[in-house]
Amino acid sequence: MVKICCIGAGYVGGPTMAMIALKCPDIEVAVVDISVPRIAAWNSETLPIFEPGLDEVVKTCRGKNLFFSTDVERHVAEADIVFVSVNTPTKTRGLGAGKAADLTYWESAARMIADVSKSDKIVVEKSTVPVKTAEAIEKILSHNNKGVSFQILSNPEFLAEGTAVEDLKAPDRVLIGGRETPAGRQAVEALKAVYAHWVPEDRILTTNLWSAELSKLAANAFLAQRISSINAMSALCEATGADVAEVAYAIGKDSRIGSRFLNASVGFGGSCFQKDILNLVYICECNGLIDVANYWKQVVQINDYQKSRFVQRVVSSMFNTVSGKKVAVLGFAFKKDTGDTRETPAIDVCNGLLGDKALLSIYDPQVTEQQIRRDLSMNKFDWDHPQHLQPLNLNDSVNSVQVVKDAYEATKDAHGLCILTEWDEFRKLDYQKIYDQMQKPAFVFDGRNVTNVEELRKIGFIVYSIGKPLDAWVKDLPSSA
Ligand SMILES: NC(=O)C1=CN([C@@H]2O[C@H](COP(=O)(O)OP(=O)(O)OC[C@H]3O[C@@H](n4cnc5c(N)ncnc54)[C@H](O)[C@@H]3O)[C@@H](O)[C@H]2O)C=CC1
Ligand SMILES: O=C(O)[C@H]1O[C@H](OP(=O)(O)OP(=O)(O)OC[C@H]2O[C@@H](n3ccc(=O)[nH]c3=O)[C@H](O)[C@@H]2O)[C@H](O)[C@@H](O)[C@@H]1O
Repeated sequence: MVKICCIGAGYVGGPTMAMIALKCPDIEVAVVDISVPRIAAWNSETLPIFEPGLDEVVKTCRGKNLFFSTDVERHVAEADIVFVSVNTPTKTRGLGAGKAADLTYWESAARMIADVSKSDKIVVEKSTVPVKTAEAIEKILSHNNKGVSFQILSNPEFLAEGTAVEDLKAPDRVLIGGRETPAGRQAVEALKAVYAHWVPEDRILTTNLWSAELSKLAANAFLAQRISSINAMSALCEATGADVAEVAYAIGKDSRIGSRFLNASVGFGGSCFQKDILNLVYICECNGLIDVANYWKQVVQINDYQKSRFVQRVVSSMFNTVSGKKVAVLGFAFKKDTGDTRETPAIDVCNGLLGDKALLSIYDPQVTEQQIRRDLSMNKFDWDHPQHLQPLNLNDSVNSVQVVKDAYEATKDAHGLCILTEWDEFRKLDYQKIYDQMQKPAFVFDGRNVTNVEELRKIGFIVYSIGKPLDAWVKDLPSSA
């Protein structure tokens, strides 16, 4: 029986390995992690991540051919194929700080693999890593002195959170990069055979190592660039009276552009877009490609602009101050159908409003109060370390934040309401009831375009919705400081 071990039981390691176990009953899969609570949660009734459909997949295989364990070394030693899916945060200090990937966790995993291995292994990069990481990992692995040989493959993951199970069941493509040597090709074939249990062969792409590593960064950069492009247009729509949803629909009808991923928003979030683009920028700079680096940097800059533009709209609309005013925040996760808050635009928007001394009342159906308080206190990039290693200093402004159990409680007596995540339930709220219990004038700031602006205006709200024709009240106010 082929044995697979995956180091890192996170948003990628957990679901991808569960899918391999489900589709390959002849393979034994162990997912290991240094985090004891995380592994305990994977072995419990309440999984550590919320992902539609995942409970069922895990419960079907757990204890049969899928195991979660903290016994990292034993499972690595026994495995034929070792996936590494650990954190690759942005460096906060030293060379490349604020841009380059911090490979500390990867390096320690590689050193441990080298130390404990007694049989040949295929080592698979599942984490998103800078181009040429495989070369560095090979160097570390080659220090194993027990005559063990390692083949390193790049097999980046393209799943999106909230749709991970569907993405893994029917991926657009699986990408495998390997060395162009007989042993390298053999390793590629071995991994291909795993995916071939359920992925059609024409969707399994094989390339050299560097193409696979770079394709992952390029895919995220292209996706994020589409969002920054439509968000840049949203500012122009507000200035001209165009409607960004109509513009997106019109351009998306061109089959060369395509209709997906053109929803204007308060900004993209998530653990990877910003981190991977900054990493790409750093690689370009290291290769002397300054113009290329600056091009990609703009994607992140427009995203920051979009978030601060939103805060300015809120503050300027509410008579230039939100100090002491209750503002309801609906949605904190970085997108719907996930409890993940990593790099969520809600953090920057909430911190912007707290900076102006707003009294925030936050509701999200999947994010805990503890998580929200941690996020609002965390330094930039600290979130991307294993949770037990994250520094935690709750700051004072977070004391004025209330976290509540539903949208009606959040909006009671509020002056304004900000929608920051596109949860389906926010489309169906009783906005008349909300209006009746809010202070007047009552403001709605829809950062996800989930509300019907005309209906809200009929109720009596003053409404700002990203990229939509402006309310007469908002139109006459400055759009940026
Ligand atoms: N979250 C996502 O949707 C996607 C993430 N990625 C990439 O996958 C990688 C992992 O991301 P996530 O799963 O989201 O991160 P995560 O933070 O959810 O999981 C990483 C896990 O690795 C563990 N870990 C760190 N060092 C370890 C070590 N030496 N030994 C054992 N366990 C260790 C941590 O405790 C943590 O549980 C990152 O490189 C990310 O860029 C790629 C595609 C999608
Ligand atoms: O490498 C990764 O981590 C993953 O990053 C993204 O997946 P994810 O971040 O989970 O979610 P997306 O659906 O891509 O959304 C990212 C952000 O963009 C925002 N978004 C997305 C689409 C859109 O049209 N508008 C928009 O503002 C979302 O609300 C969210 O904040 C990619 O879609 C995955 O292919 C990739 O594997």
